[in-house]
Amino acid sequence: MDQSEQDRLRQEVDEVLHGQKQPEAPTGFKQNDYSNIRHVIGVVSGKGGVGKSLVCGILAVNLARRGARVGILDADITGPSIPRMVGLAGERARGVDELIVPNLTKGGIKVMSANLVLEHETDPVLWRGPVVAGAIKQFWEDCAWGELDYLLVDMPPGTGDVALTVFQSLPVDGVVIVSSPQDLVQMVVGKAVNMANMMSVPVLGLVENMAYVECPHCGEKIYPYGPSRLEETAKAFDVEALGQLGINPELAAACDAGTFETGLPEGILTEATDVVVSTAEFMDALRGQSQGA
Ligand SMILES: Nc1ncnc2c1ncn2[C@@H]1O[C@H](COP(=O)(O)OP(=O)(O)OP(=O)(O)O)[C@@H](O)[C@H]1O
Repeated sequence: MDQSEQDRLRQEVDEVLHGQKQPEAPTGFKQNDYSNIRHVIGVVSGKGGVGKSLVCGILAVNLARRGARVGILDADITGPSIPRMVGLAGERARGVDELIVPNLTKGGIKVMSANLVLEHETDPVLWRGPVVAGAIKQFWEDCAWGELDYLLVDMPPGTGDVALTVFQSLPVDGVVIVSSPQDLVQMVVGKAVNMANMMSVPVLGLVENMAYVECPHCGEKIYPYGPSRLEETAKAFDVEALGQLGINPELAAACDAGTFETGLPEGILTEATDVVVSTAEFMDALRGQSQGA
């Protein structure tokens, strides 16, 4: 690199670091002619392993049971857990011409995930950020989703560059944030809220997972991590509290067995599902207005 190139590069870095110039954002992913997706809802968490995929699955099943056409884009490329959960373990996605066709669950939910394109479910995905983001782009642009009322996106965990790219590139109507009781104490959830705010994506609310254990004999709820901080944290970040999930061994077993979709009891995360639906209705009304204007 000669001196003038070095100077130019230094100047560019200076401009970015001093806020005079914003780093270039990735351009939005484009929808293909074989997809008509009305609403994209992201499910995010401040860090991994808090039950983001589980909440994504619950919302998808609840919406499908209400008669909506639902898809799940598993953007958790390096830790995909959706296919096994919904009984698609070992299945492969089909390709037709240049397009990938999502797999269908028994209940009619369309799913696209890295696990449906890897040769073996246990193959590790040793890809760097840009390659992972490229895979997500393919799941959006090269997938024939058909008509969908909701595409739920199981976002990459945390607030790293891949999560950021997805936020910037997909037309996300809103996100549901999932947290563990410890996240609420440590304010990890604040990172997810702030990321959404910085990306101008509405936060639909906060779900606390694994908040309690229910005694199988008397039904009493025991809070092993102390009293819930859900309401307090939601208030602190000015978002809605959308409900709690207890540690539920039957649900975990159903996820492992792939019977989650049929086995999910009614009445779980009803409020969160209601908020997704009302957000979609609100967005429809807004878009209807702007189309008519
Ligand atoms: N409320 C719960 N009760 C019992 N098991 C749970 C509960 N929530 C999550 N689990 C189990 O914990 C494990 C991790 O959950 P999940 O895959 O949903 O987390 P995640 O946040 O998506 O993780 P990552 O983003 O790191 O992939 C799974 O085996 C899941 O079945």
